[in-house]
Amino acid sequence: MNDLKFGRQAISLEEAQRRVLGHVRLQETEKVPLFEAYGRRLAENICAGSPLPHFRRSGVDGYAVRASDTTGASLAEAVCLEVVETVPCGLVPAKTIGPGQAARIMTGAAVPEGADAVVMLEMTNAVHQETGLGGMVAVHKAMNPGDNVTPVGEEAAAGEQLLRKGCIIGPGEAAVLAAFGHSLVKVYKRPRVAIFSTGSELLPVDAALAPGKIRGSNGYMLACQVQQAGGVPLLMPFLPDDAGRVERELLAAAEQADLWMTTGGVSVGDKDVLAELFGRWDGELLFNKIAMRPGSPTSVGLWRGKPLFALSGNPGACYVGFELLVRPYLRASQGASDPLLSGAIAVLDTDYGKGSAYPRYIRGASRVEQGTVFVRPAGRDKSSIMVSIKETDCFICLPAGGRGARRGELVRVLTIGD
Ligand SMILES: Nc1nc2c(c(=O)[nH]1)N[C@H]1C(S)=C(S)[C@@H](COP(=O)(O)OP(=O)(O)OC[C@H]3O[C@@H](n4cnc5c(N)ncnc54)[C@H](O)[C@@H]3O)O[C@H]1N2
Ligand code: MOO
Ligand SMILES: [Mg+2]
Repeated sequence: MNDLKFGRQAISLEEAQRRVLGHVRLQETEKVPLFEAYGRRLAENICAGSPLPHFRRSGVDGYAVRASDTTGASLAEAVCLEVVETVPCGLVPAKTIGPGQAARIMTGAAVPEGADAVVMLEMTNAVHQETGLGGMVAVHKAMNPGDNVTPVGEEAAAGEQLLRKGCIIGPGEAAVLAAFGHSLVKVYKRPRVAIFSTGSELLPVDAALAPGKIRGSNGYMLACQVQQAGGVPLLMPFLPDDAGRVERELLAAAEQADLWMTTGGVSVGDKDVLAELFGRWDGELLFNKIAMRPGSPTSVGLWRGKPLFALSGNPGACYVGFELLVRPYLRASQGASDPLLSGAIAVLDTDYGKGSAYPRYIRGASRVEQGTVFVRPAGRDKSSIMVSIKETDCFICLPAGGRGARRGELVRVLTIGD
């Protein structure tokens, strides 16, 4: 009844995500030094500028030989070859290996022309002679062509695409970028997110508790979530339950932020100021109710070309609202091709007795035992409960209706974090 009175039409989470992702504004790009690129999202595809490796490389310390010269060699029987030079790493071999010849070579050095295998040092004996240039080596192993030689392009052919636009730069990506000479990396600018906590009951962290008041915790929680998602949190001063003031402060922050996020004031209370603002603003409301628990009053709109995510004040609902809607938006705005949380199947580790008219996203804690993922609620699952968020690493998704789920049932889970 209330929902009709307040003009609220619940849509599915999938539809809400589709609407949010349909309005993503891709971030501008910037170039950053490779050393500072960790955790950023790449803004261009990276292809191999040359084959990797770009020269035939020895995989061991030993002797570069012609495999055909070593036929019949064994621990008991040696083949003696003339050593014509030594090839350390970083230098180019000067000689071509002819029949009956070998070159001393180090791991990672360029294999000389003519040689097609490298014998490990342990399978040889250097024979020092009074005469001759490099002496002789006794080889105790019969080699096949290609043994211990890394061919040109074994890891990557020239032109091969190695990194995709939108990927997160981690250790492996940084190594690829370094190997192909990208000292400056083109990445998406971090989205700046203005975080407003609304509620006249909110006290700053350093204030003493007072009757009816609480210390605002959502802003700090959201600031961490924004950073995890690659964004820059702008923690704005708390706002009182005054819709006019909220409107003014949001607009005043528009210049410095790529999107707004608010917490609190989205339900149907007398002082639910975001709901009031949506009733009289000049923005476009994408939705103001989602068929999900918690976070059903989560609302999203577009205002002056920017999205405004109005999350619930209840900490559990606020957390879920960020993960299911804001994180995908932030990922997509930094070029992610697959921005939604990834799903998996897990075994429920305990009975969960609460059915719901809406699909439920329960804060879950998972563990792996003998290759199977088990999951259980991270704590009591009330949207007002905050202390269980710290144990949460996934959401347990239960469909609408029914009586919850039983221990041992397979359930769908969504993994949190990038
Ligand atoms: N008559 C109805 N009442 C409620 C409904 C409804 O449909 N009809 N929905 C309930 C649901 S579901 C939720 S969720 C909450 C949503 O509330 P709001 O988003 O309007 O949030 P507030 O009313 O401002 O606060 C709720 C709760 O959270 C605390 N809070 C707020 N901000 C913070 C903060 N920054 N840090 C920590 N805690 C915060 C606040 O003190 C309240 O206790 O509405 C239900 N009611
Ligand atoms: O939907 Mo509210 O977020 O359940 O408590
Ligand atoms: Mg409220």
